[in-house]
Amino acid sequence: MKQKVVVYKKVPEDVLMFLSEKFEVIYFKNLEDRKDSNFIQELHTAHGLLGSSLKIDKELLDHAPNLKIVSNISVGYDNLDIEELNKRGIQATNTPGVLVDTTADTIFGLLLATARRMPELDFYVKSGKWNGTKNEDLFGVDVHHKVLGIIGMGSIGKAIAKRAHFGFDMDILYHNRSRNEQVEKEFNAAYCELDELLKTSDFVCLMTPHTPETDKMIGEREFHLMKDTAIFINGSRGKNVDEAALIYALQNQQILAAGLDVYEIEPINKDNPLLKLPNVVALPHIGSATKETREKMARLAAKNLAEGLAGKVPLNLIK
Ligand SMILES: NC(=O)C1=CN([C@@H]2O[C@H](COP(=O)(O)OP(=O)(O)OC[C@H]3O[C@@H](n4cnc5c(N)ncnc54)[C@H](O)[C@@H]3O)[C@@H](O)[C@H]2O)C=CC1
Ligand SMILES: O=C(O)C(=O)CO
Repeated sequence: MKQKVVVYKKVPEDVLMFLSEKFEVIYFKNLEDRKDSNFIQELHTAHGLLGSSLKIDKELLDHAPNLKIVSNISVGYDNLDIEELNKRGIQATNTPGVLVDTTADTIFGLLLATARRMPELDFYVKSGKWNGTKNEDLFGVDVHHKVLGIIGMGSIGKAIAKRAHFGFDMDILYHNRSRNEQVEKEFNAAYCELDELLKTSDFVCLMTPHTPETDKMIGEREFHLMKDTAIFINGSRGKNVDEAALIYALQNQQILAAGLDVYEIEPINKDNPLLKLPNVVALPHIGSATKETREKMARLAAKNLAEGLAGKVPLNLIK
C-alpha cells in the first residue's frame, strides 16, 4: 500500500504528479486554518507533510501518529518545533540554495526602493501631483558608496553583499555567528561586533534566522545605536525585531526609514502603525516569491520528502 502524503500548500502540477506516482496524495490547495477538521482527520494517517508556514508543534503532532517527515517549502523553519520532531523521530527538511538570488534581489530592491522612496514617488506621479519642479522634499538618499551592515552573513546575506559590492561600490560590514574569510576577500567585507556595525552603517540589513537567540535582537537599544540617517531593512523574520521599538524609532527620527518584508504577525494588521508611516516601505513577505523560484522550492521540497519516505537521508535534512 502506498504511503500517504498531505500537501497543504499550492504546488505546481508536475510536483503533484511526481508525488502521486509514489504516494497517496491528499491536497489542501489553500489551507487557511491548521485546525481545519478535514486536515486534522487526514493527519491521523499521514506519513509525510509538505507545505510552508504552518506551525507544526506538539499539539498538531499529537494528531499525526504515523508521520515520518515534514518537508518545509522554505529555508526558514522557525514554524517547526524541531525538538519535538526529533523526540518523535520525525525528519524535517527545508529548501536552502534555490531561493538565494531571488531573495537577495528582492531585499536589495527593497533597500533601493526605501532609500529612493520609490513607492511614494510612484504614488506622486500616478495621483497627478507631478505638475512642476520637483522639490527637495521628494529627494531620497544615495545608496552607492555607502556603508552596508549585514547581520547574518549566510547564503542570502552573501548574495546581498555581492550585489552591494559589485553593483553599488558599497563598503560592507558584517556581523555573524562566525567570521567568513571568503566574503572578506571576495567583497572586501569587514567583520565587526553588532554594536559597531549598528553605529557605523548607513544601511542595516537583517538576514539571520529566527531562533531563541535572535528573537527581538534589534530593539530599543539597537535603534538608539544606529545613525539618525540609517535605513533599516528586515528580510529575515519579523520576530527578530522588537516591532514597537521600530515604530518608535521611525516616528521619532531615531532612524530615517525602514524597508520591511517581514513582520511580527503575518499578515500584518492593516491598522499597524508601521503602515501609516511614509518612511516605511512594506512588502508582503515576498522575498522568494517569483514563479520560477517558488516552483524550484516546491520541487526540492517534494524530492526531500520522497527521499525521506524511501528511507534515505534527504538532501536538506535539518539537523
Ligand atoms: N523574506 C523572505 O522571503 C525570506 C526570508 N528568509 C529568512 O532569511 C533567513 C536566512 O536565510 P539564509 O541566508 O538562507 O540562511 P543561512 O543559514 O545561510 O544564513 C543565516 C546566517 O545567520 C547567521 N546567524 C544565526 N544566528 C545569528 C546570530 N545570533 N547573530 C549573528 N548571526 C547569526 C548564521 O551564522 C548564518 O550565517 C532564513 O532563516 C529565513 O528566516 C529566507 C528566505 C526568504
Ligand atoms: O524560505 C523562507 O524562509 C521564506 O521566508 C519564504 O521563502
